[in-house]
Amino acid sequence: MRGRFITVEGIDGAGKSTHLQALVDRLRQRGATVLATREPGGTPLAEALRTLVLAQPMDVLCEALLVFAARRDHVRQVIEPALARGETVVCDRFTDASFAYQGGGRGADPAQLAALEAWVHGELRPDLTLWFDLPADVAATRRAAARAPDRFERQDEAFFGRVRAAYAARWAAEPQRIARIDATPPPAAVWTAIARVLDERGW
Ligand SMILES: Nc1ncnc2c1ncn2[C@@H]1O[C@H](COP(=O)(O)OP(=O)(O)OP(=O)(O)O)[C@@H](O)[C@H]1O
Ligand SMILES: Cc1cn([C@H]2C[C@H](O)[C@@H](COP(=O)(O)O)O2)c(=O)[nH]c1=O
Repeated sequence: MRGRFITVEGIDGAGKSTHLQALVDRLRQRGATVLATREPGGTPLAEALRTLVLAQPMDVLCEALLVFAARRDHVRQVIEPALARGETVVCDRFTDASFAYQGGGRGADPAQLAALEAWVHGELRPDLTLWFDLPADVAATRRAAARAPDRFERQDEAFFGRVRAAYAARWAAEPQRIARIDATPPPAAVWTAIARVLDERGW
């Protein structure tokens, strides 16, 4: 049987990394073989592209082409084979991030992004996306306390406000696939919300 594809999304600093291991552990405890991976990245080529995208200045079309090139390699080499083996793939970001960051944040044409999506991964879509929703100002405060910023994390609050709005629009369009997790309360409460979403699905 084909495996499940779960993605996690949100603006930088929303708390994805904080909860990823617990998510993987819970799925394993329930019997799943879990492959945890990330985007951009997940293969040697895609990780090399990630380094470029996170560090080098470039225009938005170039950015979109590079994240989708990385995705192509990742889907073919890692994600599709794992799903075909019946494994659960947990991916830190996927194509929703391209619509949110390149589309919402930087103004890329959503029709062009949709064309790249169809070209690069056809019908493949996550079975579940956990969207960690946090206001841009709260995320900025958390990031400032946590680490040195990369090229995206140096963007201003207005940028992250647009990225968040683009995620919200995707959630409104696909509420069955995308579960909104309120990321403002303390981590224990955020985890309770995640566990509830998994419980609802019997995962
Ligand atoms: N619910 C929470 N309440 C307060 N602080 C939190 C919460 N969740 C995470 N943090 C803290 O916020 C910071 C950013 O969290 P984290 O690295 O998990 O975000 P992220 O969404 O993975 O970011 P990125 O996408 O940029 O990697 C960390 O210092 C983390 O400890
Ligand atoms: C998949 C994807 C990612 N991005 C951006 C979003 C983040 O700022 C970085 C990845 O950093 P993280 O700490 O690993 O979350 O890349 C993007 O702009 N477009 C994408 O498709």
